[in-house]
Amino acid sequence: MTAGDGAAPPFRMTGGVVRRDGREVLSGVDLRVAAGDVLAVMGPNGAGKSTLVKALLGLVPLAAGRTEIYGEPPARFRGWQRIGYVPQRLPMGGGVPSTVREIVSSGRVARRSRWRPVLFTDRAADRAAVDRALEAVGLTGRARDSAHLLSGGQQQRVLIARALAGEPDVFVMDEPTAGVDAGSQAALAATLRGLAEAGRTVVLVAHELGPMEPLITRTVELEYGRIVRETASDASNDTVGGGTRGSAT
Ligand SMILES: Nc1ncnc2c1ncn2[C@@H]1O[C@H](COP(=O)(O)OP(=O)(O)OP(=O)(O)O)[C@@H](O)[C@H]1O
Repeated sequence: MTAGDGAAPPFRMTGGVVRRDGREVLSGVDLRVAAGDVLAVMGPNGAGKSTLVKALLGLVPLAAGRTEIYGEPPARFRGWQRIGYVPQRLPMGGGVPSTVREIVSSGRVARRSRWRPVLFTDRAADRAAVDRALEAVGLTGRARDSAHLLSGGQQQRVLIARALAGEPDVFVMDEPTAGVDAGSQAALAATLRGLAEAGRTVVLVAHELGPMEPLITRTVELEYGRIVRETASDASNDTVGGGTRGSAT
């Protein structure tokens, strides 16, 4: 068994510091995300929420401290099929525009083994997972459309579907409801409820929780790159764990 297996939690950051343009935007963050947590990362604009989740994923380097994914530093971590990341917006490449289905299908890539040929049964499983993900976000009818022609809220749903298609253990979602209408927010909350009930781990950056609030088991609030408050609630069985949830101000 390696350090990446067993009891290591999905994420563990100790004394995490990130500097941007010579300025500290994350200052000594300690955060452990346990399997099954549905963690909300809240705080005002510029508090460092996106930077924190990118640092957890190894997408921005730490200037000091340490962070691990399932017990491995991000550079050594190899289990990327276990992680689904929903970034704030769809990165727009300069090449041929991708269809919704192509982008959602790319969520399956990390599941492929380089050492094994792709079998007919793999392709069928991929198609079924992509179909389910499109259905979950209500984009089945837009599968053949160019993603760059969709509204911002629809593009957000494409990114959520890409993560769902990978069937990961952990979802990291950076403001998945920004610019998304109320109906789609409720649909996302229903999807998250299913993931939480299936024991998936969710890290959710949000300004407001809206219909997702009852699903949240822990909240951390960031200000000026520091965790200033941490509250716990047990959303799964209604017993209050480490106190009541405070509302972000
Ligand atoms: N690439 C970058 N270069 C320089 N500064 C950056 C960069 N990315 C973020 N920052 C700065 O780091 C700080 C934290 O930004 P971050 O995006 O993590 O905050 P946030 O809490 O996610 O904000 P928002 O809610 O507006 O998305 C901000 O002051 C921001 O200007």
